[in-house]
This record gives sequence, structure tokens and C-alpha cells, in this order.
Amino acid sequence: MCREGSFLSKTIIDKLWDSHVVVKEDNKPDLLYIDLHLIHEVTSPQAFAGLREKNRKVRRPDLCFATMDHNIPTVDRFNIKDVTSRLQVQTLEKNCEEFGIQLEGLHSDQQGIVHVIGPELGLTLPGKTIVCGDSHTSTHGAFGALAFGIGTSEVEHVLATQTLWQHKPKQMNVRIEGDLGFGVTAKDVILWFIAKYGTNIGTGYIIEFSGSTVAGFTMEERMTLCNMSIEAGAKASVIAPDETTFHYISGKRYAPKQQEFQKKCESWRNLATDPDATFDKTIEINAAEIEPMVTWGTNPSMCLPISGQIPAEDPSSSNEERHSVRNALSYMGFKGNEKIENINVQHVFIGSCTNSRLSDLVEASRVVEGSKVHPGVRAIVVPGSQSVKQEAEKLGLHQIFLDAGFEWRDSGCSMCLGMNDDIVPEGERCASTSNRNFAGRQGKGARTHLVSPIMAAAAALHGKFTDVRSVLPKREEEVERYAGV
Ligand SMILES: CC(C)[C@H](C(=O)O)[C@@H](O)C(=O)O
Ligand code: SF4
Repeated sequence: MCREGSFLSKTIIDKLWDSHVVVKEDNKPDLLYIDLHLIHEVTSPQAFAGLREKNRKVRRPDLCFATMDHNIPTVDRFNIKDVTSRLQVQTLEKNCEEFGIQLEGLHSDQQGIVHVIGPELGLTLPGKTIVCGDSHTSTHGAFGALAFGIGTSEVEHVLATQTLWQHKPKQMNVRIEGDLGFGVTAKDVILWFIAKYGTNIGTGYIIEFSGSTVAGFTMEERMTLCNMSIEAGAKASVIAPDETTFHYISGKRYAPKQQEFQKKCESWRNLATDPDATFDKTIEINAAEIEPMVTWGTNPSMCLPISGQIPAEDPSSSNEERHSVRNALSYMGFKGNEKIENINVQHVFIGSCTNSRLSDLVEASRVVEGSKVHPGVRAIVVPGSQSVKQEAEKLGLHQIFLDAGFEWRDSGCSMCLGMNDDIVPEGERCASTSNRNFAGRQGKGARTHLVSPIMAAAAALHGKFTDVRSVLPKREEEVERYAGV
């Protein structure tokens, strides 16, 4: 593939890719070196079994890191009742011991969702190639790493060789400029992007997110953005590392220290896309256009601003489109034309690798403080890691949530997917800060509405979707900035 522009100019994606190519041959995939292999209990058992069958070792156990997150209970966490879940967890323990891989299991205070603990432990670093048998590995791209999900046979390949065959994808620059409005979050940006451009816009691409909005984001906001780039179809997404990134990494448990850290920062600064490098596609977004968003259907592009009205089947649209709207309306229990603000919810889930970090909980708690969960709602907060849980408790957030009537849980994937005890009953609705809303995702017949943490908190208090801008107290510095909003 040849893009226009100077041959010497490279995007961050080129730089990450090219510096990890071990074998390159014409018309064949490249063999990439992998710097970090994250492992969880769901996609690793067959991979380890494959190694055992072939009598192979793990090539670089020191570059692997494992946790358990999908199957574990968030109440009474050591008591896994489901037989398959228990077996997966026990199998991971056995495999990590046998192959010499560090595991943060249920007893560890570093356990958590794989995409939450990688960054918070300083394992996720700029310039690295990172893989995991999990689609939301894109999250780690927020640090300027080339990070993507792989399938179980690829997990086995990486375990055995620390390399992976990959075709280099095309490259897209999504430039987001300007200030977000009051009550509009990184989650709304990515939901808005998918609503506008569809779930296939990123297919075949790695996205670089750039622009002043992204530069102004915290690392946690950047992670939310990159996390859901996969729902836009992208292979991966990446954000150039900057001072915000270095500040976040500094002092993290496994991050380089002191002089070595300073040296690393120097080289990480060079990862940024060269000024005259070009992309296969560029999309420009004006942040000011974005509003708090709510999904109404069965894929993340079926999404509207809080002020919106659900579509009805449109006789003038294509058969395929009509069919998809009809199916979504029927699964979600809508006739069409309902206002988003009139949708009642019975469940609220604040958690998942998209939105379970400390800042997500801080923001949600600002909405909740001093109020009560609506009597018709069951609301749970599931911190993304045990360490997020501890930090939140130090700030007294658990008390704010508990006083309001939320449940305060241990960490795990929880209600993000129906693989553990946290299930939404058939026909009931959940305002969820997670990333997927397909039929059955939170349990058979469960109806998922994806939202930001503050929108989820507002829904919990009111029992229906509510414009968070009318209930979120303004911080001192926001009063003048958002005067009149
Ligand atoms: C279980 C795992 C393979 C899956 C994924 O890869 O995405 C899960 O994390 C999910 O979010 O659906
Ligand atoms: S929190 Fe949800 S999306 Fe993230 S890894 Fe777990 S199941 Fe997948």
C-alpha cells in the first residue's frame, strides 16, 4: 500500500508497526514482535492446551500477564457457583502456574478487568505492541501503543513465539476539535461517532484519534474513546503519547523509573505522527456538536442524543434498513417514535472496561450525592479493579453510592456480559456504561441502553433517561465556562 506524501514521513501507526516487524515479505502478512501479552480466563484455556499437546513452552512468560475478570462473581467473589465459570478460573490458575506466568487472581489486590489493570499497573506503555484474546484491547492504544484483540489460535501462537502474523491495516485520522459541552463526556464522543458514521466505518483501519479535544482529555477519557473504537469496526486505535500520558505512567508499579523513565519519555515523544504524514482517510469532528447520548437499539450506532426520538420503520428506506429497525424496535420493546426521555429503566450498571475507572466513579458520584435511587431501579457500581475500589473507598465514594441505594461491588466484567451472576432479567431495561448492546448481551431478552457514567447515574435517580445537564452540579470552574447551559 502506498499513501501520498513524503516517504520519510510516518504516522504514529507506521512507526509502531514498522519498529516491530520481524519478517517482511511481499504480498504476505508481516511477522510482528509482541511486547506484552495480556491473558484472561475465557480465551486462554485452549491455547494452553494446544501448547501442552505440542509439548511447547511459553517463549517469554515474563512478557505475559494474566488476570481473571469475565466469570467471577462481584458479590461473594470466591464462591463461583457456575461450573463452567469455576472451571475456567481454575484452569487459568493451573496454566499460569505450569507455564510460569504472573497471575493476579481473586485473592490479589491487583486483580481487575484486564483493560483496567494493564494501564494502572504501568504494564501498558507507549511504543509497545500489546495483544490479548479480547476485542477491547484497543483500550491500551490510548497510551500510544499498538494494541489489538486476537483469537484463541493467535493466543497460542503468541504464547509459543512472542510474535504474530498480521496484514498492515489502512490508516484513518479522526480529528476531534474544540470543547465539549457541559455534561458531555468521552463516552458521548465515541457513541456520537458511531451513531454518525456507523459500526463499519473503521473496518480495515487503525484509527489515530487526534485534535485539541483529545489532547485535552485525561488518560481515562482517552481509554474510553479507544475502548469503543472496536464498536466502530476498527482493528485498533491509537493516541499520540504526550505529557498527560507520561504524567499518568510516572510512578506506576511496573513502569520504568527515574532516569530510565526520562529516557523513555524522550523516545516516546518521537512516536507522534510527522506533520506531513498522510492517512488513507480523515474525518473531522466538531466537539461542540456532541450531546449526551443514549442507545435505543441493538447495535451501538442505534444511538440518539438525550433530546431525541426513537425512529419508526421508514417505508422509503431499503429493505435491509427497515428489517434492522423493525428487529431492533421489537427486541427493545418499542413501537417507534418514543422520546428517549420517556424510557423507564429497571437496572443501572456503572462498570465495564469502558467506564469503571476512578474518574468515572467520581463523576457519577457527583450526580448521585445526596439523592436516592428511584424505587423502581436496581443500581450497581462495579469498580474496574480492586485497586480502583480501594481508591474510591479512600475518597468516600462507596458511601455516597451506598447512601443513595446503589450496590457497591467487587471488581469484574459483571453486567457488561451475561457470563457471570450479574444478569438483567428478560424484558427489563438497563442503563449501562458498557460498550455492547446486542440482543442477549446482558442476559437473554435483556434490553441494554449504552450511556456515560453520569447519564447512568441520572437514570438511576429518576427511573428513566434524564438530561444529565439538568442534574449535574457545576464545579466552581465550570460555572462561568458554561454560563447559560
Ligand atoms: C470474552 C471475550 C472473548 C469478549 C471479547 O473479546 O470481547 C468479551 O470481553 C466481550 O466483551 O464480549
Ligand atoms: S468489561 Fe465487558 S467489554 Fe470489557 S473485557 Fe469485560 S466483557 Fe469485554
